[in-house]
Amino acid sequence: MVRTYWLISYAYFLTISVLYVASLVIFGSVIGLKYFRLNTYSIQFVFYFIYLNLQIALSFLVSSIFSKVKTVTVVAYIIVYGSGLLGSFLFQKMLETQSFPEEWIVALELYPGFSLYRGLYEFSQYASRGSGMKWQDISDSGMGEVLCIMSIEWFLALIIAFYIDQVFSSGKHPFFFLNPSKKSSSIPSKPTVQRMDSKKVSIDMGKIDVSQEREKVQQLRNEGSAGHAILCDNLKKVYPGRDGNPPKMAVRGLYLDVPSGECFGMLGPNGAGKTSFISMMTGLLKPSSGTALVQGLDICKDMNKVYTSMGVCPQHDLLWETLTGREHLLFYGRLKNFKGSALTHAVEESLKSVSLFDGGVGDKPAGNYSGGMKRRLSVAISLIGNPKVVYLDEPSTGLDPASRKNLWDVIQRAKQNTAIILTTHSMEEAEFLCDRLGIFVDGALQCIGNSKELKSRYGGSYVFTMTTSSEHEEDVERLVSTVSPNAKKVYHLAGTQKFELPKNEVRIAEVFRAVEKAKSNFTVFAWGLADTTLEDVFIKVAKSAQAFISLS
Ligand SMILES: Nc1ncnc2c1ncn2[C@@H]1O[C@H](COP(=O)(O)OP(=O)(O)OP(=O)(O)O)[C@@H](O)[C@H]1O
Repeated sequence: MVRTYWLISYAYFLTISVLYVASLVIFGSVIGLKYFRLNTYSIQFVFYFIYLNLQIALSFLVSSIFSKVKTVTVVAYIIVYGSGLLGSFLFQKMLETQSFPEEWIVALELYPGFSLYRGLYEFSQYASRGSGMKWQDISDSGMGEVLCIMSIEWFLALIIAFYIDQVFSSGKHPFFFLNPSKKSSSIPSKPTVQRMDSKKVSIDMGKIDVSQEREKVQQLRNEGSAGHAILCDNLKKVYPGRDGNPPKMAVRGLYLDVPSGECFGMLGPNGAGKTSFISMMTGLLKPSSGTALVQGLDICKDMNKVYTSMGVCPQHDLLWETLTGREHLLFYGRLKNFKGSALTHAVEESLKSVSLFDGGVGDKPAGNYSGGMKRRLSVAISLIGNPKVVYLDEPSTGLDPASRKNLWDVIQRAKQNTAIILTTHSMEEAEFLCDRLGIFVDGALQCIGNSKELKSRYGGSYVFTMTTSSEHEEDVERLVSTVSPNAKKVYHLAGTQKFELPKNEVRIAEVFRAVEKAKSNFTVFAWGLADTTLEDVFIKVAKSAQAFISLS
């Protein structure tokens, strides 16, 4: 899939560039410029064609260094204009100085900007002499060495770009070409990983559900779990320390089994490591150690095969501003091997499912979409082609309530034959969509189970809230202590008090009776009794994990 993307991009840029240069040559010839008319057209074609290929290959090579289009645009303009200025004020002088050593000229031509300048310079020299450059002039003119240098550089740039893509994007070993059998073995844990493991073990001891998940994964691994949708086996990610900071352990040995048909919700505070986990699963980051199997395929060895059955909705929309929603879906549909009427049908269904069909919205450029529309398109892209595993990183961020509900229905329908891992900060979304949930803090799962299990395990209390005038606050405290002697006050602001009442000592009927009695003694503005919410569980688990981590 990645290879297809690069091939399409390469062909696109080459076609555009060739058309541009061809128009320039045709236009120049039509208006009678000797520069274009006198030099043999086939030499011009070969020269421009090789240079354009070199330029595209170099762009692919340096694209991994830049992450922002604006930065690369500015840098590219500076390089192009800088090379032009240096060429005319410096390089041309050297070419015209007879005593300047030829080897130095060749060395300077290794820089593609100067080899382009040399070729153009030679064309202009031959044109001004009135003869124009012919094939027999190639070796005398310096054009021969320019063509040689550019061809070799084009070839090298392609190989290096391919190597970088294989090592950094596809997670292969840096020396994968030397020993194919070991090309993708996972990297052994670094000392820092080992050191931090002891801490993890101590945290894990109290988490029976997390330990059970680990045992399940280990058992499935021993049995040879080819059929399981997602199986994470001791997956770790450590970011190297920078600027004097110690290494950051973003994911500390995750064990997780997500079968097909399940939506697993990964909850966690900011910086817990959810995105790092998804980035490893989607091949954007290489695990520091451990691995995961997707449909039995190892993400460290077979990521290219994993891509064919995977859908991703990243946290930040990755869309082309100039392509329409339909074109995006056609593109990704083709990558998933959809063709002809099946592709058209899948795209239409997809647009309808995320409400981008009516009114021709799907045929407008994505650059004109609102944030919510872009988000819906990203989710549609992740689901097109019925992938076997889907990762949704905060899919409903920025959506209005109606669109969010619509999106939830789409995700629920997609769940039938798919394993979904979803990260979210919305407890409502997690409860609605997820069959199982895990709360992730500081790179480790703190608990795992369905929302009912988590509530009964971590939320053994009711929440009682009452609002009165300030002078009756003590009366409220007395009322609460009569119905629940071990009640704990958790919140107090301007007459509004909130208490946690242990479930094992509270009878709901008694609470109602006590409140009715209290109402006859003082004015109660508002009151309420609620079961623990998932949000309470989340806050409790996250707080206690963070307290434990800071203590240890
Ligand atoms: N490239 C990086 N280099 C160093 N540290 C990083 C890098 N990327 C992330 N981190 C750190 O790793 C930790 C986990 O980050 P991550 O983005 O995975 O968290 P998250 O749970 O997705 O957060 P959020 O909910 O805010 O998206 C954070 O402490 C973050 O600062």
